[in-house]
Amino acid sequence: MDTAVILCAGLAKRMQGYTQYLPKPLIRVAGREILYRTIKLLDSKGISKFVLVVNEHNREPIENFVRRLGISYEIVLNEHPEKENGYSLYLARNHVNGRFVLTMGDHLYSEEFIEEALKGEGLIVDELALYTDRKEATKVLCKEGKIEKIGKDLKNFNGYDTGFFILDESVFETAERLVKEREKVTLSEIVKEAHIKCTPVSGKFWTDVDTPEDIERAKKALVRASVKGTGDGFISRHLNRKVSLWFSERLVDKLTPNRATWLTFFIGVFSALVALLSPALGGLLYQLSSMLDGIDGEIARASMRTTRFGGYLDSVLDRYTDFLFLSSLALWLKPSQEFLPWVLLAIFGSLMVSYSTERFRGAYCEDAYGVVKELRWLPGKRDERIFFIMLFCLFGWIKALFILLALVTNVRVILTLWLVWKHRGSV
Ligand SMILES: O=P(O)(O)O[C@H]1[C@@H](O)[C@@H](OP(=O)(O)O[C@@H]2[C@@H](O)[C@H](O)[C@@H](O)[C@H](O)[C@@H]2O)[C@H](O)[C@@H](O)[C@@H]1O
Ligand SMILES: Nc1ccn([C@@H]2O[C@H](COP(=O)(O)O)[C@@H](O)[C@H]2O)c(=O)n1
Ligand SMILES: [Mg+2]
Repeated sequence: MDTAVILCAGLAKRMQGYTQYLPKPLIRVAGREILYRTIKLLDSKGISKFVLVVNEHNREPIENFVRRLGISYEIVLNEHPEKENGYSLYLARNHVNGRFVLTMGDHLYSEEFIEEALKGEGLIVDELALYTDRKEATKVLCKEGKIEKIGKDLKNFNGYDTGFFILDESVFETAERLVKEREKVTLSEIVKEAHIKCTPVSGKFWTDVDTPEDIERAKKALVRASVKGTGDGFISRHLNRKVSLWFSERLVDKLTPNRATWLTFFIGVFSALVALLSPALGGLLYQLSSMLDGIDGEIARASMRTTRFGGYLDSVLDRYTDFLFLSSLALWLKPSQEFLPWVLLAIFGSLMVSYSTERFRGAYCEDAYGVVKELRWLPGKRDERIFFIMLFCLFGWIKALFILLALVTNVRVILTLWLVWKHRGSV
């Protein structure tokens, strides 16, 4: 299966204020156009040809947009969008061979949803519809794996129409018959009459974007789903991400990931300068910079703008922030010669925690936390270090802080070495 048909000929009557300038498939949600997300995700799963059914009003902007994506596409003009979306499917009949994906130009899907859906047959049905307006969604009654009933007003139903189908060209026989018989033909009528199968894919992110409220809800869901899978420490998981996500929801359409990285770096540098005069105040700012350091990755993942350079920049700048802050604390402390080794070990150890896990990626081309799962439970990740640095600064326990940091970070690195050695056969 290498072709996807995307229906974009709808008139978007309920998107007042938006579509007078922009066709609904080109509306940006969490930093990316709806159509971009669908095409890029399907492209990444092996779909190599896209058939876009458009209307005369949105044909030009959509074709100009898709042309820039560097994909193989065909445009099918629907001159009668008032004939409903079943007619749009019918018009695609000469553009597909064999099995094909059918989806809607105003629906958003997560990668996990698409991965599961592509394994299915017929209409992909969600029994939960956690992320969409269930009142507005099209309901489906499936019986013995086939569509028994489908419609917005069903009272007795066991799933929701996700707008995602895996079909074959036999569906066009039913489409052609209904188009000849009726003035208007909906997709629901075609799939019901064609006795299309149902495949359940439940609980994964997908949503229909019909109203401005849908855009806001989808943006929030996409940002919240953008938290990093592995690599976050305890403090990040239970405190910092709550703060960074609040900002990311509001900044995802306004700030690029790299600008967010530089912004949090400068806040970190500022915290180091303040620590020269007041470790307590500097520690609070350092923790703030740590909490905000999640924004760049969240924006990057939510808007499908992660880059290798961005990840590299984020990590390198974090090292400078950590070095500058601990050096400021040392300058404030004015340690004796005898205490200097603790200071040096604490700074070196903090940098080595990152080096020991990121060098793993360089050596094995794998994420250390994905392969050596025990690493996830070792204390000493950056979010945890910074939180405890803040606490010790607030209490003025600077010498104790350097001793604790020196011990925790270097013991963690030694344990990391041992764990990687233990797993050396499995990478
Ligand atoms: O010392 P570690 O923890 O290994 O340092 C890692 C850290 O710099 C990562 O930065 P990232 O932006 O991905 O992680 C944020 C933390 O820096 C913040 O402290 C935390 O509050 C926030 O939630 C994020 O977890 C780098 O990507 C890694 O390369 C680096 O090893
Ligand atoms: N400018 C950036 C910054 C980060 N990334 C990606 O995010 C990851 C870090 O995630 P956090 O939520 O912990 O900040 C980083 O490894 C990159 O994959 C990016 O692409 N661009
Ligand atoms: Mg970051």
